[in-house]
Amino acid sequence: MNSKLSLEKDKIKIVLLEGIHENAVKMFKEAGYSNVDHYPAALDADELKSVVSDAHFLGIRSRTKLTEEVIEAASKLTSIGCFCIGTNQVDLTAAAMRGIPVFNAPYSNTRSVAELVLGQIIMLLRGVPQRSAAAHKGGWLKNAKGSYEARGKTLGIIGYGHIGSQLSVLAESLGMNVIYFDVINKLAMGNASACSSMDELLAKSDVVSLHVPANDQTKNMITAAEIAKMKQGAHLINAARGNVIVIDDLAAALESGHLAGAALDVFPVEPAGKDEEFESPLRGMDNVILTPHIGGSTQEAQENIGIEVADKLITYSDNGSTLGAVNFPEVSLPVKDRTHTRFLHIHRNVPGVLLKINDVFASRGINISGQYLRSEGGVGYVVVEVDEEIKPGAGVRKELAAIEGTLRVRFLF
Ligand SMILES: NC(=O)c1ccc[n+]([C@@H]2O[C@H](COP(=O)([O-])OP(=O)(O)OC[C@H]3O[C@@H](n4cnc5c(N)ncnc54)[C@H](O)[C@@H]3O)[C@@H](O)[C@H]2O)c1
Ligand SMILES: O=C(O)[C@H](O)COP(=O)(O)O
Repeated sequence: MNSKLSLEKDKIKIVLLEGIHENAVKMFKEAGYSNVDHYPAALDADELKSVVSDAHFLGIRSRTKLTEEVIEAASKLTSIGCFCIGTNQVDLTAAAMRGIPVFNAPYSNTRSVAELVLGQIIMLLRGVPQRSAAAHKGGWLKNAKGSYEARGKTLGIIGYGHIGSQLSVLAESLGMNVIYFDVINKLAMGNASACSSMDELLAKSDVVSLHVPANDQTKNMITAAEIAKMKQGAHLINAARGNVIVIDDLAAALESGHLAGAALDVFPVEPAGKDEEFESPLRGMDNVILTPHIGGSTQEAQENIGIEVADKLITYSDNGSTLGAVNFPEVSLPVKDRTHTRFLHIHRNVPGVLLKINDVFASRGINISGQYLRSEGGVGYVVVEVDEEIKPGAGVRKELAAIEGTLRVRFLF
C-alpha cells in the first residue's frame, strides 16, 4: 500500500544529471513522483548549486563533484543517488552529517567494464592501436613484430572485486594465465591464483589491469617504481580511477619503451563536458588506447543502473529503508502500513538520543509498535513506528527535531 510522505509526492523535486537513463524517470513517475528534472549532461559549479538548492533527491554519475559546499547549498536534499559504482565524487561524510544517505549501483556496469578491458588486452597484445593509427595516416604496418596471442600470456589483476573477478573468468576463457592481488582474501575464480604482494604480480604479468576503488591507499599506487618492476614490454590497463597511476611516470615508461602499450579509460583530470578539451601527456602516443571514461557506458548497464538506483531512492523516500547506502546506517524496513505513522530520526551518534526520542512518544501517551536503530560512524538512524495515524501539525515532528544532535526528521503517515 502506498504511504503518504511528509511532503506530497508531486512537491518532491527530483533532479537527475549527466544523462541518467530514461528508465529512472519512468520509475519515479510510476511511483508517483512527477516533479523530475532530467539534464543530459553535468552542470558547471554555479549552475549545479542553483539547481540543487531546492532539490529533494539528486541523481548524478561520476562527473558531478558534490563537495561539502555544494551539499550545504542543497538545504532540502534528502538523498543522493550515484547512478554508477564510484562514490568518490561525493563528500560522503558531509552528506551523512546532514542526514543524507548516498546510494549507488555496485554491480550493474561491471560486466561492461570487464568486456572493454578484455578487448583492450587483445588489441594491445596484437599492437593494433599503432597499426590502426598508421593506417589512418596511409601507413601499412603488416608484420608480426611485437604481436602476440593472448593465449598463454599472464594477466595480473590488481583489485579482485566485482570487475576484477569477472575479467578473470573472461581472460581464462581466452587461455590466459590469471594472477591477482587484493588487500583482502578473495576466492579465486577458475584456475586463477592469488599473489602475496603487488610486486610479485607486477614482476610476473604480461598485462596488468587495475580494478581498485579510489581511496587514500590507491592514490598514486602505480608510480615509476612500480612500473620499473613490470616486465620489459608489458602492458598496463586502467579502467578504475585516474589518480591510481602517476600519469607522467606512465608516459615516461611508454616513451622509453619499457612498457609496450597501455589502455586508459580514466584520467587524473577528465573534461567536465564534451566541449572541454581533453589534455594528457599520453595524447599522440600511438601505442596507447585512450577512451573517454566509457567503461560502464553501455545500453545494458545504463538501463539497469537507471532502475537499480531509482528504486533505492524511491524505497528510501517511501519507506525509510537505507539498504545499500554507502555512507549511512543500513536499515531494511517492511513496507509501511497505512494505519501506522513512521518517524525517521537521523542524529549525531551520541549517547542518550534514543531515550529522548522515546520520551517524546511516552509523554504524549503514544504507543510505539516498532522500532529500528542502527548507528554507523558519526550517524545514528532511528525509525519509530506507532500504530495510530499522526497527522502533520500534531507537534511530534517539532519535538523530535528539537532533540539535541538531531540532523533530520521525516515522517511517513
Ligand atoms: N571505467 C569505468 O567506467 C568504471 C566503471 C565501473 C567502475 N569503475 C571503477 O572500478 C573500480 C572497481 O570496481 P568494482 O566493482 O570491481 O569494485 P569492488 O569494490 O567490487 O572491487 C574492488 C576491489 O579492490 C580491492 N582493493 C581495494 N584496495 C586495494 C589495494 N590497495 N590493492 C589491491 N586491491 C585493493 C578491494 O578489496 C576489492 O576487492 C570502482 O571503484 C570504480 O572506481 C570504473
Ligand atoms: O563509477 C563508475 O561506475 C564508473 O566510473 C562509470 O561512471 P559513469 O556512469 O559516470 O560513466
